[in-house]
Amino acid sequence: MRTIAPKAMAKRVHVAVGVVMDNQGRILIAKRPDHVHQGGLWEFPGGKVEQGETLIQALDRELFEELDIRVDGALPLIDIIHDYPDKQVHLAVCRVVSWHGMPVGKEGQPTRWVEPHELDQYPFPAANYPILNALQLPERCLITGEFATPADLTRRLRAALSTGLRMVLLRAHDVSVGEYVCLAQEAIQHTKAKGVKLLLAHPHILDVVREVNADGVHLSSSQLMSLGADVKTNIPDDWMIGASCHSPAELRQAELIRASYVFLSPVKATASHPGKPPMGWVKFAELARRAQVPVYALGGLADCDVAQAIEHGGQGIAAIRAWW
Ligand SMILES: Nc1nc2c([nH]c(=O)n2[C@H]2C[C@H](O)[C@@H](COP(=O)(O)OP(=O)(O)OP(=O)(O)O)O2)c(=O)[nH]1
Ligand SMILES: [Mg+2]
Repeated sequence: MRTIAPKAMAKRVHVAVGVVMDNQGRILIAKRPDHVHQGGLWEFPGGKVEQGETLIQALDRELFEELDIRVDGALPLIDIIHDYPDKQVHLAVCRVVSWHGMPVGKEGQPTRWVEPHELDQYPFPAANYPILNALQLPERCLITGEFATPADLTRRLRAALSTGLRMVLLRAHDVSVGEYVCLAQEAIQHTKAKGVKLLLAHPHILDVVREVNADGVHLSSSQLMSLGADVKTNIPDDWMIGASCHSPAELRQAELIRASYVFLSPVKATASHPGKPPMGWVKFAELARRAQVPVYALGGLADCDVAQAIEHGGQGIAAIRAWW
C-alpha cells in the first residue's frame, strides 16, 4: 500500500515589528506595497528576524532599511501568532521607546504619523487586531472597590480620576442590576467628560447592557466561559469586551470571542482573594506572552509594578486598592 507523507508544516516566520512613537504620542505607520504578502494594507514597520539575530538587532536593522532610523530602546508590546491561509507568522511587536534619525519611506512606501485613536481608519492585516487594541489601551485600569452610598462612590471615583487614570471598571456585585444601571449612569457623567473609558461589570450586566452609554463590558471568568453565541448581538459593535482570566483555557476563550483585553490574576497575594496562591511574574509572563490579547496583571499590584508588568509582556496593571 502506498503511504502519503503528511503535508509538511510551513515554517512560522518570526517578524520583528516596531511601533515607533514621536514625543506627541503619534505612531508611524507605512503602507505595504501591493505585490507583497498582505499588500496594500497598512503596517507597523519591521521584517523577518534573520538567523543569529536578537529581536532588537532585527528591529534596528529593519527600521534602518525601511525608514532610515536607528533603535536605541524598545519594550515588548505584544506577541502575535497568526495563521494566514498562505503564511504563518509570529509577530514580536515592540514599542520603540527611544530612536534617532529622520524617518522616510526608504523603499518608496507611503508613511504617516497617526494618533492612536485614528488607527481604526486604516486597513491593517488581520493579525494586527490585538496590536491595535493594545495601542489604544492605557497602562493602568482602575477597578472600583467598596463604597457606602452612591454619593460615596462618586466621591471616590472623582478622587481616583484626578490621578490621571483613563480606564475604569465599575464593579458593584452586591447591588441589584437596576441599582447598578443607576450607578453606571451616574459614573458615566464623570468618565465621559474626561475621556475616560468606562467598563460595566455585574453578574446580570448582559441583560441590561444597552441601558448605559458606556465604552464596554467586562465579563467574569464564569460569564466568559458560559457565553452563548449571541454575546456579540447583545453588546454594541463598537464596545470593548474584557474578561477576567486565571487559566490558559480562559485566555483561549477570550481570544476566541476577540476580547479587547483581559485581566490575568492573581499575580501577587491579594486582600480581595485571600488564600488564592499567587502565580508570580514568571508564570504571568509565560501566559501573557502566549495570549493573543492585551493582558493586564491583577492581584496585589500598585503603580510601582507597572514597569514590571510591561517587561513581563503585559499591557500594564489593573487594581482596586492602589487607587481606591
Ligand atoms: N512588518 C509587519 N509585518 C506584518 C504586520 N502584520 C502582519 O501580518 N505582518 C506580516 C506580513 C508579512 O507576512 C510578515 C512580515 O514580513 P515583511 O514583508 O515585513 O518582511 P521583510 O521586511 O523582511 O520583507 P522582505 O525583505 O522579505 O521583502 O508579517 C505588521 O504590522 N508589520
Ligand atoms: Mg518589512
